[in-house]
Amino acid sequence: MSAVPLNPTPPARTSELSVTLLGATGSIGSSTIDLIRRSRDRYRVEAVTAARNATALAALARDLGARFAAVADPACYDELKAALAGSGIAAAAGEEALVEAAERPADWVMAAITGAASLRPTLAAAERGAVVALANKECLVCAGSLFMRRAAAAGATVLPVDSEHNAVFQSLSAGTRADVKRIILTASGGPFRSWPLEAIRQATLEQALKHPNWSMGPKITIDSASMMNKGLEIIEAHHLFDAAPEEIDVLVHPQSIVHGMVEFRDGSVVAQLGPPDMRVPIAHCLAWPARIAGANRLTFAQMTTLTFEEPDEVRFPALRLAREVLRTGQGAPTVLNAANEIAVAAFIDRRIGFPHIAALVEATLEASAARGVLREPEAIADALAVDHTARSLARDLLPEIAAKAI
Ligand SMILES: NC(=O)C1=CN([C@@H]2O[C@H](COP(=O)(O)OP(=O)(O)OC[C@H]3O[C@@H](n4cnc5c(N)ncnc54)[C@H](OP(=O)(O)O)[C@@H]3O)[C@@H](O)[C@H]2O)C=CC1
Ligand SMILES: CC(=O)[C@@H](O)[C@H](O)COP(=O)(O)O
Ligand SMILES: [Mn+2]
Repeated sequence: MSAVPLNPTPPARTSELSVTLLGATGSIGSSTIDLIRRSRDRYRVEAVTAARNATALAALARDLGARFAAVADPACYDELKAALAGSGIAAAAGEEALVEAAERPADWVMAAITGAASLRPTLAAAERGAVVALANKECLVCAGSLFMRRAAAAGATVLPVDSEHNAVFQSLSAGTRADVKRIILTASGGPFRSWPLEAIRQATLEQALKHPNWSMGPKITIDSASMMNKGLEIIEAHHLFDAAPEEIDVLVHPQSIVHGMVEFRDGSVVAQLGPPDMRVPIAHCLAWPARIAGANRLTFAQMTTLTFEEPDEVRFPALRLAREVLRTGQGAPTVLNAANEIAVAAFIDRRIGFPHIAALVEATLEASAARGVLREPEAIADALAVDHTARSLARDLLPEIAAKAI
C-alpha cells in the first residue's frame, strides 16, 4: 500500500474558497449547499450543474450567486436560459458544458454527478489541479487507474467524500502507510440485510428504495440494496488508497455509525465514527485540513449496540461480481459499472426484477469476455468505448434476462 489520496498537501487558502458543484441538484449537492449556506462569506460559488432539473438549478444558481450553470441535456437549455434571464449568470447545456463548468477556475470542486457520466467533468477539474471532493465512485470503477494517474500528474488533490473512504482517509493519518495491515469498509447491509434469498428475489422497487439509514439518490440507494454499492466501494478503495484487493475487507454494520477502519501492524484499529449524515464527510473535505460544523453530534448514551457481521455473497451476488472483476482487471470493472447502470435504470423503470440486476451484470461480463471487450483501457477514450459497448451489450441482453425466472 502506498500513500494516497493524492497530494494530501493543504491547498493555499485565501479568505474565500471558490467552489463548483457538479451534480448540485442531487442529494450530495444539497448537503454541500447546506454547509455553504451556513458560511456564505467563506465560499464563492463559481459553477453549478445538473442533468435535466433546469428550474431547480437556476434557482440554486441565483441564490448562491453562481457565475455559470449547465445542464447535461441540451433539450433543457431553453428552460435554464429562461429561468436565468436577467441574472447575469451564463447558461449552457450538453456534455461539453459540464466539462466547461469543471474547467472554470474554482479552488474546490464537488464531484457528485451520478454514474460514469461524471468521469469527463471530474477529470477536467482534476487536470487543472483543483481540489476534487470525490463523491462519485463510478468514475473510479470505470477508469480508476487512468483517473488517479492523470490527477497525480496534474497535481490535483483528491479528497474522498464517500463516507467509508472518508473514514479510511481520516483513520490512515494515525500511522504510516507501510504499517497498514488492512482497510475495513463498513456496509449497512441495506433494506434486505436480514431477508432470506427467496424474499430478496421478490423485492419490489419501493422496498429497495427504503434505505434503513441513509437518505440518498435513487441509483446509489438501489446499489445499497443489492450491495453493489459495497462492491463499487471496494474498487474505489483499491484506486484511492492503492490497496491490493486482499487488503480491503467489508463488514456489515447495520447501525452505520462506524464508517470505516484501518488496522495497523501492531493490532491497533483506528476508526472514524459519525451520524449517518453526508454533511460530516463533506464538511471534512470542504474545510480540510481544518474542521467546520457538519451535522448533529453522536449521542453515545443513546447507542445501545454496535454490531458487525460478515457479508453474504450468496444472497448478495453483486459483491462477489465486484471482487471477481477486480481480480480480472483490464476492462472488467468498466463493464461491471456500465452494466449495473443499465440494470439499475431498468429496475427503476420496472422492466426487470431485483435479482435480474446482478444477473444482467454477470451476463454482460460473460458476453464482454467472449467478445474480447475486456481489454485494458489505455486512455480515457478507451474506457469510454468499453463503457459504451458494455451498455449496448447489456441493453441487448436485457429482454432475455428479464424473462428468466431467478
Ligand atoms: N447520496 C449519498 O449520500 C452518497 C452519494 N455518493 C455518490 O455521489 C454521487 C451522487 O449521488 P446522489 O447525490 O445520491 O445522486 P442524486 O441522484 O441525488 O443526484 C445526482 C446529481 O447528478 C445529476 N446527474 C445525474 N445524472 C447525470 C448525468 N448523466 N449527467 C450530468 N448530471 C447528472 C443530477 O441532476 P438532476 O437533478 O437534473 O437529475 C443531480 O444533480 C453518486 O456517484 C453516488 O454514488 C457517494 C456516497 C454517498
Ligand atoms: C453514505 C454512503 O457512503 C453510502 O455509500 C452508504 O454507505 C450506502 O450504504 P450501504 O452501506 O448500505 O451501501
Ligand atoms: Mn459509501
